[in-house]
Amino acid sequence: MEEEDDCPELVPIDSQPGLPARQIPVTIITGYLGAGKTTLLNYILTEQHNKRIAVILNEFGEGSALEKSLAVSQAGELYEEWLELRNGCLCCSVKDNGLKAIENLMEKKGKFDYILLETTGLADPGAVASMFWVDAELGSDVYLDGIVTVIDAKYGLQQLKEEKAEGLVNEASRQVALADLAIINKTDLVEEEELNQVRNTVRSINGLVKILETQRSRVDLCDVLDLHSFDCQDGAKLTEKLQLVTPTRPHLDKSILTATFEVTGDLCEDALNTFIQDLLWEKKFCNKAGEPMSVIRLKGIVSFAGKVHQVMLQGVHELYELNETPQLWEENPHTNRLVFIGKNLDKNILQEIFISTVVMDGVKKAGV
Ligand SMILES: Nc1nc2c(ncn2[C@@H]2O[C@H](COP(=O)(O)OP(=O)(O)OP(=O)(O)O)[C@@H](O)[C@H]2O)c(=O)[nH]1
Ligand SMILES: [Zn+2]
Repeated sequence: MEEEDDCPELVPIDSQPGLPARQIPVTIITGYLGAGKTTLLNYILTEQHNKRIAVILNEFGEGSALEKSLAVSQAGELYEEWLELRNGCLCCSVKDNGLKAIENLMEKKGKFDYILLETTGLADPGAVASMFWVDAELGSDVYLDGIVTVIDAKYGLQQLKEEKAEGLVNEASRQVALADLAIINKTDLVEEEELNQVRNTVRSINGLVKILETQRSRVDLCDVLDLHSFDCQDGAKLTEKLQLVTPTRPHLDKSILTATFEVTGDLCEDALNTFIQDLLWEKKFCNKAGEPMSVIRLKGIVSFAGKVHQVMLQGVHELYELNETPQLWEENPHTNRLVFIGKNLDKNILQEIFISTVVMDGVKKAGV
């Protein structure tokens, strides 16, 4: 560990010989303009914790300047690292350079225990999330722990219901769709009735998200940090959570909703890959009105023929991953549980295609 004058109480994190260097969790904090993201960051930084937290303020996705800075504050000091954005494709350049910048910083300033990344109000957290998620596999120093969105109790409803041209999803809804935790902040400014409406709307978009209500973004740190929302530790929790999900009804015709289904039987791995790729990449599946289904977030626990462990499915936008978990199948027959959050989703159509193309012959029986 490097010497740092201003951080005397650091917990050494690389000092255990023989153990691989620990990966550093990244929590992405999203939320509409003025919802309380910075208030949340400041609150986390001042709460008691033994972590050395680096805060990154993300300017990605704004304007077309060729260079963007990445501001990192740590122990009260602000560092800046420049990102070079090579061509027009912002998310590709962000993917390469954002991580590189973080790695450079850690080389210069010593390792962090935790990274909080505040995105700007209008940013699509999907691009930022994928940069940490994909690279985690490539032996990166950091991994995506969770996506938190802060919602303004007073203006949130209006922001979630805003209609965009050409049926585009508004930013606030997109942020809720991707979130693992939704913090409805500024509850001091609304009556119970208004708060109910915000809560119900958030729930109608994302049937899985954990919802907290706060003033001044005051949260229990263990509700925000170390969520492990994208790795196998989530697998066991997911099975429980999925059983509690109530299918949601859209608050607007075109809005995002959560569709879930359970199907028993073992799956063919290749067929599942094709199903997911047709859904995420080819946008081959349409609802009854002929509009293509569009998935923003995807999760599931599935059973592959011949595998004794549960396999976890995770997807963000066009990226997805299938990972075998340590969890053995206990129930028999095995129940595959899937959750889709997105637009134009028709649960029945999805389930029918899934059963007819992915479930192995002989056990094609739909569950609940
Ligand atoms: N009444 C009330 N005001 C709050 C609460 N939390 C934060 N605020 C205020 O709301 C304003 C915006 O808070 P920020 O934390 O800066 O919000 P932000 O999401 O970081 O804003 P941007 O970075 O501009 O998108 C500030 O003036 C805060 O003091 C709350 O619970 N109640
Ligand atoms: Zn802010």
